[in-house]
Amino acid sequence: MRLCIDWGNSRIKAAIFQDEKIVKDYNFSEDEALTGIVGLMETHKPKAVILSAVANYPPELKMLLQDHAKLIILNSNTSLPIMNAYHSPDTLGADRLALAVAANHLFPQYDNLVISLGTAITYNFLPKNRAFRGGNITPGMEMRFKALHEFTDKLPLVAQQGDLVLLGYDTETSIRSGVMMGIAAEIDGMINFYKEQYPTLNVTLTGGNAPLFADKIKNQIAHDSQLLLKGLDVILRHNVR
Ligand SMILES: Nc1ncnc2c1ncn2[C@@H]1O[C@H](COP(=O)(O)OP(=O)(O)O)[C@@H](O)[C@H]1O
Ligand SMILES: CC(C)(COP(=O)(O)O)[C@@H](O)C(=O)NCCC(=O)O
Repeated sequence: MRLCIDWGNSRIKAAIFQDEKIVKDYNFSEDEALTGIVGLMETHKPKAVILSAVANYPPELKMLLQDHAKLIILNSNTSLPIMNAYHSPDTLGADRLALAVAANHLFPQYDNLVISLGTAITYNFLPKNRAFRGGNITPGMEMRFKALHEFTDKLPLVAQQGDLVLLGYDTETSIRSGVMMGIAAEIDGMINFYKEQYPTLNVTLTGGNAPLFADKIKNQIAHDSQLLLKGLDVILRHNVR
């Protein structure tokens, strides 16, 4: 049994892997995560654990994990099955590397673009020569709704749920459409920019908000909600043989 943990800025995701397959997955809020991980360590007793964190985690987490298993904390020094050509490897989000590893593992014959729709939206490009190049970082869906509310005097905080039409007919539907249709158009536009240079690009959509957008994208894409956790397991197996 192996445990992979993705400590994101909004949610903490974890999965137990056995024989290269996810046997159980978890999705915690920050408040639930430590207790949740204690519980799953006791239940599954993984021999090896990998942690990718782009947000601060409780210091006791590291102790808890390394006391019971071989622990890899993913960073720029971790041995990977891909190369890293990012100019600032020390400031690169570990989650972005794990996504690139997963895409290359699943689709090694392609230039891969992974689009992650989480707290932020990231575009992560790995050509088939396996040297991670970087991509783009832009505000995520909730951040866009919150920004319109917080940086204006009059705009309300609009929820994603509700009537979604291209032509907003009041303040609420105009904001929802601007944010949601805007993200969908942005994703297609970015894919098209990349495809001008890499015509056989393989695109995978992931992240907590991907289900909201997968059917709104005109380009052909794969949707894999577990891509990051799969990438972490590939890295863990690469390091613990
Ligand atoms: N079980 C869930 N509980 C709460 N939010 C969820 C859940 N599943 C998906 N989401 C959505 O996913 C978003 C977080 O996406 P995620 O990729 O986990 O972000 P991050 O990696 O930045 O923490 C939340 O903002 C929320 O809209
Ligand atoms: C861009 C991110 C905030 C995305 O995090 P997420 O939305 O998945 O929580 C994270 O990958 C990060 O902190 N990156 C550091 C900057 C960089 O990758 O260059």
